[in-house]
Amino acid sequence: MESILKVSGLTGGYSPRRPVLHDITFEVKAGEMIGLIGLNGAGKSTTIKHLLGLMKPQTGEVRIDGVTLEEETERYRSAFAYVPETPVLFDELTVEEHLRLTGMAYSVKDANYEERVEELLKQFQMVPKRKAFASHLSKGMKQKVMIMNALLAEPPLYIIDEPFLGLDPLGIRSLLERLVEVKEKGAAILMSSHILSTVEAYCDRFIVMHHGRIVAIGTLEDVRRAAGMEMRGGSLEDAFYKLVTGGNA
Ligand SMILES: Nc1ncnc2c1ncn2[C@@H]1O[C@H](COP(=O)(O)OP(=O)(O)OP(=O)(O)O)[C@@H](O)[C@H]1O
Repeated sequence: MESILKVSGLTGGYSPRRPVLHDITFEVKAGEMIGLIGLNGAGKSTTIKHLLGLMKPQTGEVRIDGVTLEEETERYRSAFAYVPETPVLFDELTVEEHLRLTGMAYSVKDANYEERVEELLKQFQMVPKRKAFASHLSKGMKQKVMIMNALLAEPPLYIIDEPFLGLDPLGIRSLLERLVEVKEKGAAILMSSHILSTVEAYCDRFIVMHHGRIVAIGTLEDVRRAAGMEMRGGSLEDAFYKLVTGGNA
């Protein structure tokens, strides 16, 4: 499968003298959902900021759709949609207007635009709120607008940061169902979350970060092996716990 996101030897951080990320290397292929997990401060958001182009690598590089941000800015940016942990919306625009804006930004074809908007509004229980201003939405509803925007764009890569916090159980289920759908159609998904049972159930592979380094990467079996527990089975959470505490916390 084709690699949509490729991070190679990425070292970076907020000050040149004290990098937060150390030699991060991983890829996300088309049709693959990868879970990015780690304790508070492990470096997940800093990694994501590098992917978004908000931070520049000190060494190493990030390629999306085969190009770096410097090589082809437009292509790089339009190849992904980002769903942040905290929704960022325009207070004075309605739900529908946000979707229309995304439709224009990502050149969603007019013929299927209306149909897809209707479907998304239904899937995320937002039909009654279609004309509501963003400032009048609940936190979870704002999160749903961000998610609908990303899904409407249908990019090759989804970068999703801790999406479950504000969502109700129906919203979580709708999101996971849609992610499985887009993945099956060939999208690549990188999702950071602390909800390890959901990450385990839905992701194909996992990246475990600790103190700015990748300490395990691969399937559940690979992560278990890295934690030294391959013979005994165990959940992602068991392996994670061993990896980040040595089993001693
Ligand atoms: N704006 C900043 N300036 C300086 N240091 C920062 C900044 N943001 C984060 N850091 C530091 O970078 C390290 C990694 O933080 P990061 O936000 O990437 O962690 P995280 O894995 O996303 O954690 P969480 O699960 O809490 O969101 C931490 O040591 C943190 O203190």
